[in-house]
Amino acid sequence: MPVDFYMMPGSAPCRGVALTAKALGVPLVEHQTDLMKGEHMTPAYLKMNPQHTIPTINDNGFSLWESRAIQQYLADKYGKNDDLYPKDAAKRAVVHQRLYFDMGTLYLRFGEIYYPMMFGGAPKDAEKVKKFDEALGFLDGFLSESKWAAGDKLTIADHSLVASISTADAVGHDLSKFPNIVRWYADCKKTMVGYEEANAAGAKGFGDWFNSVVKA
Ligand SMILES: N[C@@H](CCC(=O)N[C@@H](CS)C(=O)NCC(=O)O)C(=O)O
Repeated sequence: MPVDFYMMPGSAPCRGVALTAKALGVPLVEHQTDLMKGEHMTPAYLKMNPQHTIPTINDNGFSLWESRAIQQYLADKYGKNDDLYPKDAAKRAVVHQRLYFDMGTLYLRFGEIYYPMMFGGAPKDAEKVKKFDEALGFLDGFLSESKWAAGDKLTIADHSLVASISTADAVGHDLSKFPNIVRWYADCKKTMVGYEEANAAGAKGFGDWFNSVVKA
């Protein structure tokens, strides 16, 4: 059942998928896809994913992209129980809320500060920092209510969110004002299966690259 996985280790959405796969024990066959070299724009890649994003998986001929959709698919298909992705409608809805929050608010606002700095040499925009800190405050509030992002069990929402938070950490964003995030982030590092290989190493690579580009 190995699943083909088109990825780059520094990419936060790829790391969310890698953490879910580790937790499920699903072996991924990694195909490093270098965006700088245009490896995501080849006819073969576009046939698999016309939107040309990483991560993309190919599971025995079935192609899928959008990291959180991939996480949901892997958990539904390969989960031995529903701990990581609960079947109960209300619990599942909270997992979805956190995943959409991560994609549409938290990581979006992170990108609005740091991507123009990396790719366009822009200065750090204080207004955008405020908006990202507001989103971090929302997450801190969620985590003041429960041990994990979507309740008392670790779920795929934690995998997605910790990929974002560790990326913010890697570029030196100050997380110390958010005590519940700090507590949860430490729990993620301690608890998540394969945290170092699936997430920490790639986040560090991203941070090193960010610092080399921004300080150059
Ligand atoms: N929301 C998407 C974002 C995917 C995404 O934008 N990935 C970036 C790399 S981190 C990418 O593939 N960029 C190349 C492109 O869009 O052509 C997900 O979570 O999978």
